[in-house]
Amino acid sequence: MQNDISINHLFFNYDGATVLEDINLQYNRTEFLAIIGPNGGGKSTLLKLIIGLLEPSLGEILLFGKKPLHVSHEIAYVPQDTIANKDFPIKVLDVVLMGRLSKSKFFAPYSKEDYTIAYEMLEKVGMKGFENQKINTLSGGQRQRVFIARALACDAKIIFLDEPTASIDTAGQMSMFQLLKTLNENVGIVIISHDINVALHYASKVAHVNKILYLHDLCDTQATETLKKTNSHFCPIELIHSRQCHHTHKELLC
Ligand SMILES: Nc1ncnc2c1ncn2[C@@H]1O[C@H](COP(=O)(O)OP(=O)(O)OP(=O)(O)O)[C@@H](O)[C@H]1O
Repeated sequence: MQNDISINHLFFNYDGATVLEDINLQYNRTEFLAIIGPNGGGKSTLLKLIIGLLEPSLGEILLFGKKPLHVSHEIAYVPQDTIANKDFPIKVLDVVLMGRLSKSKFFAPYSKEDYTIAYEMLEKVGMKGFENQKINTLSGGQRQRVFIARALACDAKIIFLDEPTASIDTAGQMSMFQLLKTLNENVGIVIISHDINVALHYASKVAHVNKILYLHDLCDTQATETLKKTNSHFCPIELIHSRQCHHTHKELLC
């Protein structure tokens, strides 16, 4: 069976500085994947590569068996909670309707179906009743829910979220992760998170992305265990948890 995301021997560098080295990862949309790791470890870079904003320096990334840019209409990206212009007077419903733009004819008015879907998605993310509220009057967590509704409205097969709980309090974080877990029954969820505990609790798969290491010749169990104990990382991406396995275990992907 073809994986929805297939990353094979991926290398990436910015101006000659290697950021990701020999990354391998297979993902299916039934999974809730959390990408974790230290600051500067390469998480955002990896996400940008997967969604086609960056090109691999070496190796390949396939989304639904194709180059990411060729299937960009089948995925959605929810950035961190940042509003470029907080005074921009756009209503919640209009934000969600934007998710329907690719489905509508250019400059054509939204259809009845577009409105029905937008209302439905707002209900799904727990934001029913906020349709006419200005986006800049919502809390960070509420805004993220609206952006998730927009992602759902465009019929994405996988939603990628960059730190969806960055500006949300602890209770809000739990409820956001629970929402994502529920949505994962119908759509793939890939998030970047800094909170390993929450990620481990809600995600079905956790990949740890770290800075580059040059230890490929140490591919034996003893060396791996030693590196784990010293809190170093043996390879740049490590699948450290998969709920689909019968036993929680650590499995290296390199
Ligand atoms: N546009 C860029 N040009 C050059 N170097 C970059 C660029 N973007 C990121 N980097 C570098 O690439 C490395 C990985 O950055 P990246 O943003 O992917 O890390 P991250 O794991 O997402 O970090 P954080 O948790 O702090 O957001 C860092 O060393 C960073 O300085």
